[in-house]
Amino acid sequence: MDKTSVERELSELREQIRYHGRKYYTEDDPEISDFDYDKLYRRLEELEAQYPELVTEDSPTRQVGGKVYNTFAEVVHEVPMESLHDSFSEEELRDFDRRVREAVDGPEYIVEPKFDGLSVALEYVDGTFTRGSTRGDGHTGEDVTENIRTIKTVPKRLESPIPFLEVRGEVYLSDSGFEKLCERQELLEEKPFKNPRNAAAGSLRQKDPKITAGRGLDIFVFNVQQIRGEEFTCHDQALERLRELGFPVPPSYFKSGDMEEILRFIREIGEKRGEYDFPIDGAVVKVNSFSQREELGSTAKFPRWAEAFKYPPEEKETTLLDIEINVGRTGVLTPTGVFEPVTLAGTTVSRATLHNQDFITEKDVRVGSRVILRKAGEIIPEVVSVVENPEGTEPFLLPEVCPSCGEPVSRHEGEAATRCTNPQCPAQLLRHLIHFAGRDAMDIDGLGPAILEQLTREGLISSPADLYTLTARQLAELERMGKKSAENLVNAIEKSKRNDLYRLVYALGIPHIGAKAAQLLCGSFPSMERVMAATVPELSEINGFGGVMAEEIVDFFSRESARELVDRLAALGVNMRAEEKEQAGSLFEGKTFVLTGTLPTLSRKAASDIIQRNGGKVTGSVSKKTSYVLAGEDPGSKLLKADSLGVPVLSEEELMAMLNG
Ligand SMILES: NC(=O)c1ccc[n+]([C@@H]2O[C@H](COP(=O)([O-])OP(=O)(O)OC[C@H]3O[C@@H](n4cnc5c(N)ncnc54)[C@H](O)[C@@H]3O)[C@@H](O)[C@H]2O)c1
Ligand SMILES: [Zn+2]
Repeated sequence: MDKTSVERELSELREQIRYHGRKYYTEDDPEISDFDYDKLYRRLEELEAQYPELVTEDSPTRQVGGKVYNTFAEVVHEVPMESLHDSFSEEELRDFDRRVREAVDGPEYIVEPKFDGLSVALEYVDGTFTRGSTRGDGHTGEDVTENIRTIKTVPKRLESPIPFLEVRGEVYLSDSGFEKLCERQELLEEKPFKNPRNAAAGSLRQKDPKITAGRGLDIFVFNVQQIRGEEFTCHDQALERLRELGFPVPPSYFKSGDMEEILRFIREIGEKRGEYDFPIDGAVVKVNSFSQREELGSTAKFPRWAEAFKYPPEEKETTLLDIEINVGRTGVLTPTGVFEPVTLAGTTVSRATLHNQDFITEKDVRVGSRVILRKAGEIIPEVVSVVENPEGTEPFLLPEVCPSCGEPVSRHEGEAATRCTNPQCPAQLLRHLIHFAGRDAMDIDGLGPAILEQLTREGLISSPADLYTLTARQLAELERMGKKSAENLVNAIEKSKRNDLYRLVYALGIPHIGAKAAQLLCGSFPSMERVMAATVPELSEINGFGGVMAEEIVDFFSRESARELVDRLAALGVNMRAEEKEQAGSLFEGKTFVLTGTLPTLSRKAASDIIQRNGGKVTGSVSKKTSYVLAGEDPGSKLLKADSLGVPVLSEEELMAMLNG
């Protein structure tokens, strides 16, 4: 390679790595897997080793982590929070051992699991927790004291009032905690975290510690950064003291002076990692003796006395036995492959998502396919490729009806997902209910996810309409619900019947129709009847409406189930009209009216208001530009003028007929 192409590759690599680093460290929202990130990083390291003269000070290989947000106060780390150098093979660990042996005599190592979470420092003064911070760029982190305080396993007072102690640890979310969080995020239609690490980092770095408190975070503490009043000579001694003081230390670690034995421990941790309830992305080998650590020192980014080992992703061939279709709470049909079980990255794998029809078609996944499955540490198992499609297998297509409710499913252009949009689909009931009762929708005070979950579990409701049949006595029987709050809830439900129409339209959960769109819709079509009767061309005329939105509305109301739901809601007394003041529409947009005479029921003011609310203008004199003359009894000369100019004349009745379509 010539020098300029090396320089080009270097700068491209650095840019890519910086971009993904920002997504990962600062935004907690990575786009690529750690495995792919590590490949880029490795390539950069290799090139820089080959061309040391091209290494720049700001290269990602010389910097730790990411920049900190200014959401939190800054904490300057007195002892830098370094990163770890990664090894990807046993050979590299043997190299590490050789380097260590060149510098110190007879090193002893400790090996621990490498927890996959967010690195933090905790400070204690006289045995009391005073401050917690993130790693940030290693020198400056974020002050997350209050958030860390919410983690139950972080000791707030130590067993002994040590004058000063700073420890380092990893805040993580257990696999089971991660699953719970994912479920809740799906229900609340929040953007889901991609893996437990990002979930832990995103949860810890919340502005509001109350949110952090609800996420079930946990911690492992694995290092003493600074201590005054006590002294240790080696790492395992420090770990044991930390345990005595009340810190959760790594549940298992091994000690040996023999790298081959250390490698055996690492393999063992790798084989067992599927059994742990905490996420790990490798193992860490550390020199035990603190004086030897000091002799070895650090590079710009890593200590020379420690090395991380990353388990490689594992791949195996297996057979796809079946494809199951699940309807998620958002109505999306997800195909899941069921495989002949194989052991991958320490866990038995028998299922993996097949994502959507495009994925299946592109790879030509069929029931009976021989496929390659892969699993890396933080990655959920995935189908890498199809090796062979034996004779007799057939291309797979997602069903045309929803497996939960039997209604036809739909798929929109440009969208990967196939969905069921039936508002009464049982699979989606809970999510529909949460959406229906939500603040921007029917805004039913006190009817949150927890109560709705109980109501569906007890079988008390099977449709949003059933909410309006609930009695205070039924509600009072729910867990944690007193008589008084049951009454309040019934009143809140009752009150929601009088909501403006747009709330109900939004509450129905029509795809692509948010609260704002529902408002626009009901401004132009101020009754449920008119909304339901509107055609695609009519709907497309609404300002701010795209063709997709118009189609979704027509598609939605063409369903028997949707019409039935609306009928039931109407029969139960739920308001089906837009409030007068909200009626502002576009029916008379660009039209000019002139009023004359006395109208049978409306005052002139009321008639002008109606015209204006529907986008029309009212002027005083008739001209060629006048669109209509609205005439009552005893009209004046304006009527004659209208006649002579050929301007159409309307009665109040005709005007109202126009308004009501
Ligand atoms: N997917 C992406 O886009 C993306 C982007 C950037 C980084 N990453 C991933 O982040 C990692 C690199 O990040 P890094 O430089 O922050 O280092 P790192 O996270 O790999 O290693 C250092 C960290 O390990 C933690 N750790 C866990 N258990 C430990 C133990 N027992 N002893 C000591 N330390 C322990 C420490 O807190 C320390 O901060 C790589 O795994 C990389 O794949 C991924
Ligand atoms: Zn369905």
